[in-house]
Amino acid sequence: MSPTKDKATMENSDDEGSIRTVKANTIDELHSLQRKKVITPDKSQDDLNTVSGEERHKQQLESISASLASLTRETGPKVVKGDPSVRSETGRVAHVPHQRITPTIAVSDSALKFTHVLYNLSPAELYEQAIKHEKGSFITSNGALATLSGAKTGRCPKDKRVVKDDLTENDLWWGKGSPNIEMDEHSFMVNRERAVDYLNSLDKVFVNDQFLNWDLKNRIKVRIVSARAYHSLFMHNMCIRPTPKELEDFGTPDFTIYNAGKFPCNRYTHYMTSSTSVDINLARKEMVILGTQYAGEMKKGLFSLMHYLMPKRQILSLHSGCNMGKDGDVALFFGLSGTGKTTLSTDHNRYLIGDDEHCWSEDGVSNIEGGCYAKCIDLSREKEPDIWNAIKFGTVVENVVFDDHFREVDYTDNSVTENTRAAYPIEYIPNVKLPCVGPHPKNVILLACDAFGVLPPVSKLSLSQTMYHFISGYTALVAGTEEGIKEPQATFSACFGAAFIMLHPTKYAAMLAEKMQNHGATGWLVNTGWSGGSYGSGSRIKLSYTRKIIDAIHSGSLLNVEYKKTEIFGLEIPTEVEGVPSEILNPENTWSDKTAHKETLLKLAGLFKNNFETFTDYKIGEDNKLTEDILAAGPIF
Ligand SMILES: Nc1ncnc2c1ncn2[C@@H]1O[C@H](COP(=O)(O)OP(=O)(O)O)[C@@H](O)[C@H]1O
Ligand SMILES: C=C(OP(=O)(O)O)C(=O)O
Ligand SMILES: [Ca+2]
Ligand SMILES: [Mn+2]
Repeated sequence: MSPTKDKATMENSDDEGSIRTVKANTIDELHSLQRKKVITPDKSQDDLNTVSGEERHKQQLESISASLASLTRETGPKVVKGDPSVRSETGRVAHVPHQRITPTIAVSDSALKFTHVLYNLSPAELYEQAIKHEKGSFITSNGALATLSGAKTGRCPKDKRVVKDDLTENDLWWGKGSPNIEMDEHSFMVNRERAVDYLNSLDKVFVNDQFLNWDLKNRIKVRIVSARAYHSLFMHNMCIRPTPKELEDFGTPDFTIYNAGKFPCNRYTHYMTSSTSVDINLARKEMVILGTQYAGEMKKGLFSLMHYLMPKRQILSLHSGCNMGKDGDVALFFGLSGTGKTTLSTDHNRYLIGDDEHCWSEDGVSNIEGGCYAKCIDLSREKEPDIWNAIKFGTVVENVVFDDHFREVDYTDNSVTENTRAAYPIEYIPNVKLPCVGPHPKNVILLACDAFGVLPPVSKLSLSQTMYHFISGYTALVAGTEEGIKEPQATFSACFGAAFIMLHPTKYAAMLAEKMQNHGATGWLVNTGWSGGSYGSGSRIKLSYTRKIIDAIHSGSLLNVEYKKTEIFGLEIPTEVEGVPSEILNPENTWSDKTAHKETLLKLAGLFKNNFETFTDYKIGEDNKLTEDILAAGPIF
């Protein structure tokens, strides 16, 4: 052997004529060579800390054990970290019974078993778990993990319950129009126990410890306990991922989700009207999910929590997308599902702060989440390249259809559902703004997908008009591609997110008005829906036109053009927008039947008026001036 040959060349050469053999005597030894141990992040610092690494590990397991404890049985399963099918040297930690409830049953079978905890697994590990153990999990040709969410392919707002107690009785919005359907503490505990017992009966559960909110001063620690790798990977992508160091120091979570997925609730339990229940208990800082595997329930459940916690700190929670220009100009995109928050906030010329959930504090805006949740139906590489490219290894694609051999996804196929989705970490979008925070917004864009085809593609709003449309929260969509649907369905959802707000809509509206006023933000109404007639005769406004309109808002050029006021809605519409045919800016021009246009316009105005009647008795702002202005900012006919 030549002495000049370095080690690397030696390793790769077999010019000695010898066949190289592995440095292992057994198969097990060989396998242990393949997988390197992960070094804990701050071993070197252990000496400086009072709590040793081992002690912290023990505390972590005790904390997880406490989360999984049955509250009615003295002894529940013991917790052990790791996959049950893999031999592990990790220490077993005895189950820690909860202190508050006096035990009645001393020993149960569940006390004799171990619950294996798969704690903050990596995407690769979760892929393996899903593919090995969960039916309907496949790797698609782009590297994403395809999953099925089961019988439920969307949220179940009618099955959402909130515990009404001394704390929430006066604080929350209850009754007509409110998303908060009450349940009592006892029924919550019945469901909690049902979920915990189900989870503990499994060989293994997934536990994610993660954060919400990029604003460090208002960060919330969440723990998600679930039965499926799909759920764990979904939340890994959607919440903020802790660094290894942050995970070591995680401590006790501020809020815990128990997701029992397919395991139903018991219909004999008071307040249950179906086999699905999504229950929030603010006092206990817990949420229980029974009878649905749709992962979006977790994401939006946490959003509801933030809609309670943040306003208490004078921070406004927003169902909006958010992005920022090169000069630091921030825009918010409000809108109901399918109106374009994700699509339009993902803009190749701007920095993405987030696609769906934000906070607006004294310091500016911050994203609540660590990922995006994009609709996939009819997704195209040409129209939405950034979202298309984000669908790769690590991304969860829900309920999509792919071919049996190459596993190529067909985004046009709605065989499972119209609501196909992709959940990916936000850094999969190339021009993400990290950390996901920004200065105070300059533009507040209200998106409506008006399938009646009478709202202008863009209008500039006064502050009171912005409030009127924010409180109304209008959109009209067509029900999927079903046959026989001729009439668009109008939806009004206060604050563009009535399903998630916890306090009365006027609380959020008053905060938005104050913030927009203080920071001089301009309001805009953008119709991403129909033009040239209602659904059936007209067509959806081209995405490329909407993007041009949004560009003109961002650049400020729309502030310097001529405006005309429309009749009935009193909306200020620009006479020209660069790159958009001027004739479409006034919807009336695009309808061949002018009488039909007028009738449809009046019809929509009537729907707005009816909807707003609920809010006429509420005061918004310090004096009644804003309230009166807002009432006058609606349609007049
Ligand atoms: N003019 C348009 N503006 C915005 N979105 C459009 C337009 N035309 C069609 N779309 C489609 O509508 C859907 C908007 O959905 P998405 O952005 O996910 O909404 P949200 O995030 O508000 O729920 C996307 O599938 C997008 O491709
Ligand atoms: C996930 C959701 O958000 P959106 O459709 O607004 O993107 C939802 O409403 O369930
Ligand atoms: Ca979205
Ligand atoms: Mn949304």
